[in-house]
Amino acid sequence: MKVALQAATARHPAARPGTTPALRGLELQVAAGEQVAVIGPSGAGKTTLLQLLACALPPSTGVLQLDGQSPWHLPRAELQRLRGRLFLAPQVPPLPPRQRVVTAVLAGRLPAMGTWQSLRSLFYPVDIPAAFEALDRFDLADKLFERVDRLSGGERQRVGLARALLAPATLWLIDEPLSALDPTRARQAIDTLLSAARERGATLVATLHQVDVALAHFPRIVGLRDGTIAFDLPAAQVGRERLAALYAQHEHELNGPAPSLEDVTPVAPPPVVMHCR
Ligand SMILES: Nc1ncnc2c1ncn2[C@@H]1O[C@H](COP(=O)(O)OP(=O)(O)OP(=O)(O)O)[C@@H](O)[C@H]1O
Repeated sequence: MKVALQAATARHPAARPGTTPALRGLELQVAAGEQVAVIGPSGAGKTTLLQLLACALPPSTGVLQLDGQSPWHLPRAELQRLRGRLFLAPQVPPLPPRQRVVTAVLAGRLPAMGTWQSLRSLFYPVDIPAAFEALDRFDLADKLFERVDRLSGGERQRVGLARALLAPATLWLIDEPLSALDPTRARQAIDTLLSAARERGATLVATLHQVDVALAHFPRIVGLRDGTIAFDLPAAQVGRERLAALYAQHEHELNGPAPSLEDVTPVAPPPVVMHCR
């Protein structure tokens, strides 16, 4: 899917009146099948940009076009159909805790199903081999029948990503896919996402806090700061100076990834010592 933003501004409905919009005057063109990483300090507007592209938030001014259509001018039924071709993976995937992993992964297919078929699939997983294959690519095949609430944070995040492989989408919008993964899993997950998107010809826009991963894996990097595009360049042209300017006053975000949540064994609280007198 082709993406275009022209002079797009976006403001969250709950934003305080008088505050600066989360995104301002954005100009962005992404060709069908392209792979783009969006980087920038916390609060830059990365998640808002994905929400805008996912038609979850309308532009307050300016234009969004997906495959040449303005989604917000389409009749409701057509907008719904278009949304079925978009896959938005939030940073924390909304997985029902008591659901089996197989069902959670197959839910990626729901936009392609009718109401009856979707309801049925919640009780009788219809394509277990496809779920197995998607999970296997994220090294999670052994969790196929596990309950979601028995997974670690990193495993849940990878289940959320495995959904993309089953989604009938041509635009993948992935928000900080690596935030809960250790460095090895992070590289594996990003490789899987990039190659799966390429196999399907899907356009991929991912936000990333790990600048080194973005530069090493994505051909094109968009730097976002204070709701505007600071640069939009091939990865090879993003040098230290640009990164330093992008992350000025946020150097800690540039210099090291957040601590990993992957496979962290919860530390038992210290025993409560009661002193009786
Ligand atoms: N639901 C909301 N209601 C009001 N304002 C919001 C909402 N979500 C985000 N914002 C504001 O929009 C701006 C951009 O936020 P956004 O979440 O897009 O940034 P981000 O670059 O994804 O940050 P992070 O890296 O910390 O996730 C921030 O100023 C934020 O406070």
